[in-house]
Amino acid sequence: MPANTPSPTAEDFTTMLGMVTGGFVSQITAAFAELNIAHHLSGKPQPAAYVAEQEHADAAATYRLLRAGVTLGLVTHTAGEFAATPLLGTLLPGAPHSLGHLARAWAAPGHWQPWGAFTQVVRSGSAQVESALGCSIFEYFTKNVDEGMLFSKAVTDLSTPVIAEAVPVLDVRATRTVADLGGANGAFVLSLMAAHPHLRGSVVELPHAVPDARAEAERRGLAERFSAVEGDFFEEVPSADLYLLKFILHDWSDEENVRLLRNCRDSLTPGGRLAIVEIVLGEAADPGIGALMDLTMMTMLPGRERSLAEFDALLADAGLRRSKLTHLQAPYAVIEAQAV
Ligand SMILES: C[S@@+](CC[C@H](N)C(=O)[O-])C[C@H]1O[C@@H](n2cnc3c(N)ncnc32)[C@H](O)[C@@H]1O
Repeated sequence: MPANTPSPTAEDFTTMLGMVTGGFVSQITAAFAELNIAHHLSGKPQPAAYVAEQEHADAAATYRLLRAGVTLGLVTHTAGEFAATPLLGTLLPGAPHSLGHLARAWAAPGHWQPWGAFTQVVRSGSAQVESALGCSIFEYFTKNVDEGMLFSKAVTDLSTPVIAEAVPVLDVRATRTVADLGGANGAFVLSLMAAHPHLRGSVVELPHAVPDARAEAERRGLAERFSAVEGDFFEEVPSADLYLLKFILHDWSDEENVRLLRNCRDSLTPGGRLAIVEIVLGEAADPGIGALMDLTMMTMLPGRERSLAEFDALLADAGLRRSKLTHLQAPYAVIEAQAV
C-alpha cells in the first residue's frame, strides 16, 4: 500500500463486500418485483409458502429469497412470517415513484448482458451492446417485445414525477404550439396541454411510437388539440413556439445533439424556446447519482449525462443560449434555451 494511502479498515472491507454483491442485489430486487412480493405482503405478514403458492414458485427457494430480503431491509421475519417494510413499498407497481418496473428492466438480459462487458466498455471507450446482444438496444427491444414494453413502463415510472414537477415550471402564457421531440407516448406535452387549455401540442416520433401517442391523447381527451407526427428529428422538426426535449440529449453524442439542436433553432417561431429536461451532473468532486446513470448511457448507447457547462457548450454550438435553469428533484433540471 503506498505510504500516502490510508489502509482499509475492517469496516471498509465490509462496505466493499456489500458493493461486490451489488449484482446479486440487483437480481434479488428484480425477483422481488417479478414475484409481486410487495403485493403479496401488503395486507399482512405471510409465510414464504404463501408467496410461493401465489407465484407458482419453489417454496424452499422463495424462503431463501425472503430471508435474503431481511438482510437487505426489504422484509422482516417474525414467528415464521415475513412482513413488508416501507422500503419494499418502492417496488409496488402503480405507487408514486415506483421502481418495480425499473428493478426488473435493468436486471433483464437487454441491459444485464451489455453490463457484463463493462470493463471492455471502459477499455474501448464504446458501448458493447452489439457484441453482447448482436444489435442495438432499440432493435433488441423490437425483437423482444415484452422486455421492450417492460423498459417503456420503467421509463414512464421514472418520468411521471419529473413531468409533474416540470409542467408548473414552464411559463406558457405567450406560447401557442408545443412540439415534444422524441416524446414517446406524449406524456409530457399532454400533461402541459391539460394544464393549459390554450395550447396545441404534437409529438414527433419514430413510426413505432406514433400509434401509442395518438391513443394516449384519446385516453386523456386531448386528441382535438394534438397531433402525432412521424419524423426523424435529425432530419427536420416542425415549426413550434416551444420544443420539449425530455431525456433525449443524453441518448446522443455531442455531434448528433448539435445537429438536432440546430434543427430546433432553424424551426423555432420568433421568440420561441426549448425546454430540455435532463439529469444535470454535479462537478467531479460531487457528481451525484447522475454519474452512475451516465455509465448506463456509456454501456448501452452513444450518449452521456452532462454537466451544466457541457449543456451550455452544446447550446452555443447550435446557436442557442441558456435563458433559464430550474432544478427539479435531484438529479433532474429544466434548461430553457433561446436562439442567440
Ligand atoms: C429516452 S426516450 C425519451 C422518451 C420521452 N421523451 C421521455 O422522456 O420519456 C427517447 C425517445 O426518442 C425517440 N427517438 C429516437 N430517435 C429519434 C429520431 N431520430 N426522431 C424522433 N424520435 C426519435 C425514441 O423513439 C424514444 O421514444
